[in-house]
Amino acid sequence: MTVSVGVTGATGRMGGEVLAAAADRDDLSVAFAVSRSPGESVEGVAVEDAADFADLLASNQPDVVVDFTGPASCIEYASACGEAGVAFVTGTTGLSEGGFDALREAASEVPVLYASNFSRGIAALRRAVREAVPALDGYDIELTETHHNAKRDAPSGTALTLLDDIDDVRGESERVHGREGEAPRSEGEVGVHARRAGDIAGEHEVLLAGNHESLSLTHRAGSRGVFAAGALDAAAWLADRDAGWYDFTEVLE
Ligand SMILES: NC(=O)C1=CN([C@@H]2O[C@H](COP(=O)(O)OP(=O)(O)OC[C@H]3O[C@@H](n4cnc5c(N)ncnc54)[C@H](OP(=O)(O)O)[C@@H]3O)[C@@H](O)[C@H]2O)C=CC1
Ligand SMILES: O=C(O)C1=N[C@H](C(=O)O)C[C@H](O)C1
Repeated sequence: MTVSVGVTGATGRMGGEVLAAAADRDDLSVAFAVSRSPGESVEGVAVEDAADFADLLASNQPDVVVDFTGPASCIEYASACGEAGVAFVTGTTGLSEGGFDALREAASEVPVLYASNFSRGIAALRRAVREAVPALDGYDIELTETHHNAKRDAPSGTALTLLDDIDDVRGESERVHGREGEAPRSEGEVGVHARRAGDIAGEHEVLLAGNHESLSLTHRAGSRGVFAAGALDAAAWLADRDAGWYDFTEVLE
């Protein structure tokens, strides 16, 4: 069975990557692509007006929509998918608690899969962090993420996911964003550092140090293609699921 996919944010960096990756797969076809700036085609796919999204869902009836946009758009697209009965995969970061609530509301109607990072390497990094943190009890933890200079949200969605993983295995800790002034590091805090430079696709490092040693767990994305491929794997996996909230780790099982 070929899974048909609607793509939002088609004129954005990730939208273009998703369309390029979809063209290379024979298990998926692109039903339509939308942007708030329609008119041009991307990767040979005509880009339609995002204002017509609900009509496009009704007329094309895709199996799943893949979304990499901004928090407000993501919520609107998810709600429309919920109403139209279309599964929704999103990697959009920077969502507020209210934004996640809106996604969960859509998940009561259709399958919804959110991942702050669609690379397999980050899934492995998360497992490694969950093992290393309790194994190195009392060690200082510093998290650094580095991204291209056009990224809007900081810290990255992946950094927030890693921080939640650390809290899950170690208990809730104070997050200190950057550091300035004279106060020394306090025990148990987690330092969080966001760097923005050039066209870096995405790097995340969790550094654990203590007892005259340090352990650095680092992931570097070589290109955005790795995120697009993971999101399309998620779309193919999600298409025939029941309504509910799904995680990328389930796709990889
Ligand atoms: N989970 C993952 O693996 C990954 C997640 N991301 C996330 O995906 C999202 C998009 O990233 P990226 O493609 O680099 O971003 P871009 O700015 O290149 O593209 C985003 C697109 O989203 C739309 N959009 C919606 N709301 C806004 C807004 N408020 N400001 C600007 N654009 C908006 C625009 O398209 P339109 O004109 O159609 O509205 C825009 O082209 C981000 O949240 C990013 O963090 C990125 C890479 C991997
Ligand atoms: O905006 C990006 O580029 C990326 N965003 C995601 C995030 O916020 O974690 C994932 C990836 O690191 C690239």
